[in-house]
Amino acid sequence: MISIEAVSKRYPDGTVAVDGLSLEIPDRSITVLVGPSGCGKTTTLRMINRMIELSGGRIVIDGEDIRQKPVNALRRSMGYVIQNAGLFQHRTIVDNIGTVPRMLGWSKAKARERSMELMERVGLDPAMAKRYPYQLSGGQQQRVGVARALAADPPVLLMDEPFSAVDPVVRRGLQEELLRIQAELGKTIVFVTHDIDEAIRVGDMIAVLRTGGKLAQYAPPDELLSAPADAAVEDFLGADRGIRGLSFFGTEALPLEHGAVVAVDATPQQIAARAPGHLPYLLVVGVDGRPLGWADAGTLRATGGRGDAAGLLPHGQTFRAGKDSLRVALDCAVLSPTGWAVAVDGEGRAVGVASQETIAAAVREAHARRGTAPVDVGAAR
Ligand SMILES: Nc1ncnc2c1ncn2[C@@H]1O[C@H](COP(=O)(O)OP(=O)(O)OP(=O)(O)O)[C@@H](O)[C@H]1O
Repeated sequence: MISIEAVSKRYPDGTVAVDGLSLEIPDRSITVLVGPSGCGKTTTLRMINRMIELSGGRIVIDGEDIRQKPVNALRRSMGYVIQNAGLFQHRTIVDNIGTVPRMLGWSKAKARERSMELMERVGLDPAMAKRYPYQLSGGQQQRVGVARALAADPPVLLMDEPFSAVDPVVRRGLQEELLRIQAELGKTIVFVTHDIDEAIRVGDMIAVLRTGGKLAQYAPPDELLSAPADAAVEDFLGADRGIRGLSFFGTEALPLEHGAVVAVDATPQQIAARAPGHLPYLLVVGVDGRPLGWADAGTLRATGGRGDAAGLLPHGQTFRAGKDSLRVALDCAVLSPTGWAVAVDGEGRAVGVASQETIAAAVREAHARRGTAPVDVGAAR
């Protein structure tokens, strides 16, 4: 655990970058420092590896004050990733990644072996090993930056706006890659960003800082979205926080209407026996169980299954029951021509449908279960 205890930083010109900041950063998880430009995120991160010295307070890692440790040993226990990767331009990719192992005295062959293993881990084609950084895209260079930081297997990873310089699609890929690597390696990661969506996507815990280096709120992402501490945090979170918060609620408990799913070759009798009478539409599925489209329930009852998909309303996007979030399910329902979302299993077979009303009720129940009933901070202003 990294314990930041009443830490302050005043620069020689009098600027107070960080002011009495206290945070407990849990092991083997991703803690994000987020906040507007100039709020002291980078200063805080760099105080953890002593690239910047504290003016007040202390930082304790696993019970030991960082000032008691030799600075080289401290930095060796921490990988460091920065925006634009900061690679050595005159060194090949394999040599860039092997920088720290070589400094630690590893043989060339062993460092190279480790570099190749890490290239694979961060999703880089080993054929790129002999290239130079300028021969890689920005996203690939960032992957090299992550691999280099992991080379000596440090328990802690400090990441300062690591994905800010790449376009949104590449950025999303890098975020997913980071989460995948983290699930395998379980590092203690401190991640700086000014992008709240990135914070919500990658963070297990999020510290929102405000200008002057003060802590505004420290909470897991779902709690931040459902209960911002004050109006400033709410503004920083931006629009749609209620909808965004649904990403953290699963669909395991969402009640599905199973009887609304009707086989394409069903007889009127089979439909009457199976499909609840109150539904205006029924979902027609093929012999393989995959959805074909929505049919008017009255017509289908009278004529039996369609025999083919002609004349059916499109079934729209589907969600994986129990796997996707309530946000995905709600999105399916909102976009569906019938207002009902189609739930499928792992093989894409329809297992039931859910209305917007059912999903809204599930959202209320999920909030009640977690004790995170949405707070209207506007009312408290
Ligand atoms: N060496 C320095 N001397 C004086 N002031 C500094 C120095 N470095 C940073 N600052 C100031 O300290 C404050 C915090 O800077 P810091 O870089 O930590 O913010 P940040 O939240 O990381 O910002 P950004 O998101 O823009 O990178 C800012 O007001 C900045 O101008």
